[in-house]
Amino acid sequence: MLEKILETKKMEIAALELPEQVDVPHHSLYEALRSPNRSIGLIAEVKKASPSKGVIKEQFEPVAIAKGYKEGGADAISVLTDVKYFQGHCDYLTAIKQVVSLPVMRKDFIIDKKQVDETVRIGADAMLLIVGTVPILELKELYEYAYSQGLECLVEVHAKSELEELLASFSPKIIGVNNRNLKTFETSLTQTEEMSDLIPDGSLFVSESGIHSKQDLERVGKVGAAGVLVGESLMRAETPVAGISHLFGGETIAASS
Ligand SMILES: O=C(O)c1ccccc1NCC(=O)[C@H](O)[C@H](O)COP(=O)(O)O
Repeated sequence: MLEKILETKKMEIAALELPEQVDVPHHSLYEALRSPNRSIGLIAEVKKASPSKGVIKEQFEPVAIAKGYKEGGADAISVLTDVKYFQGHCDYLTAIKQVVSLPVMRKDFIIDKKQVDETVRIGADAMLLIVGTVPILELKELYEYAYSQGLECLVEVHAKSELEELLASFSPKIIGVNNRNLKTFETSLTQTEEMSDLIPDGSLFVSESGIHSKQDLERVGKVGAAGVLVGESLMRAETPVAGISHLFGGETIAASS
């Protein structure tokens, strides 16, 4: 699946025309995860569809969903911008940035500097980089280029070998362990548990995918995750607020936030 997605990306990049720069206030993903509203940071994802589940939300209103995430106490928002496989769009991210005062991450398959420029122009605060999509030294260059442009990165791994390869090259400020196997699409929190010991003390650790309950949050929190990235279970909830409340088992927001 990843190969297929990357082939599509290469074609899109060849045809990419950069949009006008939007003027929006910025918020740090790193800082939001360092002082989360609850016991663990929540990056709540705006996700209409996925290759593994097809359409998740028929009545999809990205701005209303993001406003609901803010109301429910999410620390940050992730927006899928891939059109073909996730039915996302860059315009959704810009529209959300214009009205919701939370850090917003672009979740896409970013393999080229031109996409980093696009990510800056659409107003994102952060973007995803995935180990294995480009050679590790190119990933490092994209990471450094992104930070030089004021964009933070969540650097994602799917396997212990990828994490080792990453850390042999550089230590990102935010590392995500994705619990989804991209061949079978199955998710297992064992991924997070097995890789947690390798995450450097200086990096924030985010557990991604397949998180549905308070028990799941506790499981990944126990091995040091500072945050979680949750899409499907929130998108399938009656409302974003209800989804977050269910996820945290009624845990309230800290008084200081
Ligand atoms: O979600 C998929 O089916 C998928 C397939 C192939 C590559 C990536 C995919 N998902 C991207 C993500 O990492 C998730 O959207 C994100 O971590 C949230 O996961 P979930 O809470 O399980 O929706």
